[in-house]
Amino acid sequence: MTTLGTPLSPSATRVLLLGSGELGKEVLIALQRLGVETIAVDRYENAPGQQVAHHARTITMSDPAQLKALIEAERPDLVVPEIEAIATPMLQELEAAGVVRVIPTARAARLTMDREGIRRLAAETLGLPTSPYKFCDSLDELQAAIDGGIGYPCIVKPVMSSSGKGQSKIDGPAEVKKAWDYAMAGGRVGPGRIIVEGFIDFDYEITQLTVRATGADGETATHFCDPIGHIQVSGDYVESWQPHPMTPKALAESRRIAKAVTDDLGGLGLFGVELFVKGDQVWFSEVSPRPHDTGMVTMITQWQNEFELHARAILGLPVSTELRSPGASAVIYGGVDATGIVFDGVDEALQVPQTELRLFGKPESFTKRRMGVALAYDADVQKARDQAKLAASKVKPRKA
Ligand SMILES: Nc1ncnc2c1ncn2[C@@H]1O[C@H](COP(=O)(O)OP(=O)(O)OP(=O)(O)O)[C@@H](O)[C@H]1O
Ligand SMILES: NCC(=O)N[C@@H]1O[C@H](COP(=O)([O-])[O-])[C@@H](O)[C@H]1O
Ligand SMILES: [Mg+2]
Repeated sequence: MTTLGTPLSPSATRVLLLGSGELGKEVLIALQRLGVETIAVDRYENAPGQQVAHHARTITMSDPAQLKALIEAERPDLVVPEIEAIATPMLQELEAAGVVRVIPTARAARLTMDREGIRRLAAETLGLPTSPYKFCDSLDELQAAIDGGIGYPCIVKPVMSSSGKGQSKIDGPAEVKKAWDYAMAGGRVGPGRIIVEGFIDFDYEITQLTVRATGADGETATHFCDPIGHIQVSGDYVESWQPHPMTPKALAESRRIAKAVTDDLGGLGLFGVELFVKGDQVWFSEVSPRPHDTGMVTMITQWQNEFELHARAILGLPVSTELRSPGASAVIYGGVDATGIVFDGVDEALQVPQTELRLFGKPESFTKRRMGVALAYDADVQKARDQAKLAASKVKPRKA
């Protein structure tokens, strides 16, 4: 049985989010709607989620001492990681000591914190199909890995990075050093280690949102959302839509892979399983044990969006992954480097029929920082994609 309390009272159910960007903001809103008391943590002040939570805390989340001090001071019922770059060994320690419950589990947060833990689990332990790969600590090792079998083209990524930061494609020997240097400059935290992956020439890629939630019988059951198609530019998502049509075989294989990975990671919550598809063949790419950026489309396509699904699942509540309407999302980048920017054309964007907008409220804009997203629904997914892109293009961020 799930019992929820009253926020800001001794009976409160308290949830602490580690990371409070655009994805965390929506999880926090979903939790607020259930009367959960929320604590939004991020590395900088006035992060999007901090603007809607009961409490805001700013710390270096990759610093184990700061993380421990915060969790011991707050004593939340649940700790919900929202980004990768967290001192996850400390989360494991605190979970093992019974201080806190980590979503979905501290082990899952640790394994997915860098590309090595999750890739080795998927490919070597679970035997799932992935691109060929090697981990390297120097330019020489990278060259040797490519010459030793990875070949060209290939993709280099810092082991600890997300949203495509530090990622580049190598088409031939002349580009190896540039890719290494770019990865060294782009890693979020941590050592100079990279993964080099053979390039998969896929037909399309999807995110299979997968929810582990408690059923009426008290058992954990797995639920699948309709597949989300997306387009990535320089490793960062720019457009997504749902549902993406798939052959029955490719869909079944996607769900087999998603179930195998999420069963192993365990716990409760929503996962974004990233897959490459060519014909009926499916490769596992990576998984977020939390809502996924491409899944923002569910804010307009599902009765319960991915953030509500996560909030419900972690609280032990029932979920439904039912589609409400096909739809699409298109990203709005900052386009400028400035603080406190303004957005022109919001009215024109919303004049595009069947659209909605989310502006995240990030205090500082960078040219390639995601500042908002346009959403559109239509029975015809292609029409929804066009409308979402049109609405996004009408929003013009600029210096104030
Ligand atoms: N081996 C590969 N072959 C072909 N394309 C790839 C490969 N690896 C990555 N990509 C492309 O780059 C995109 C980003 O890669 P990946 O998901 O590993 O990066 P990321 O930084 O973790 O991104 P995010 O945090 O947004 O999920 C993929 O969605 C895909 O489009
Ligand atoms: N692909 C992962 C992803 O989209 N994560 C989302 O981006 C935020 C960081 O944004 P920022 O880099 O603009 O601060 C994170 O907090 C999360 O919401
Ligand atoms: Mg990814």
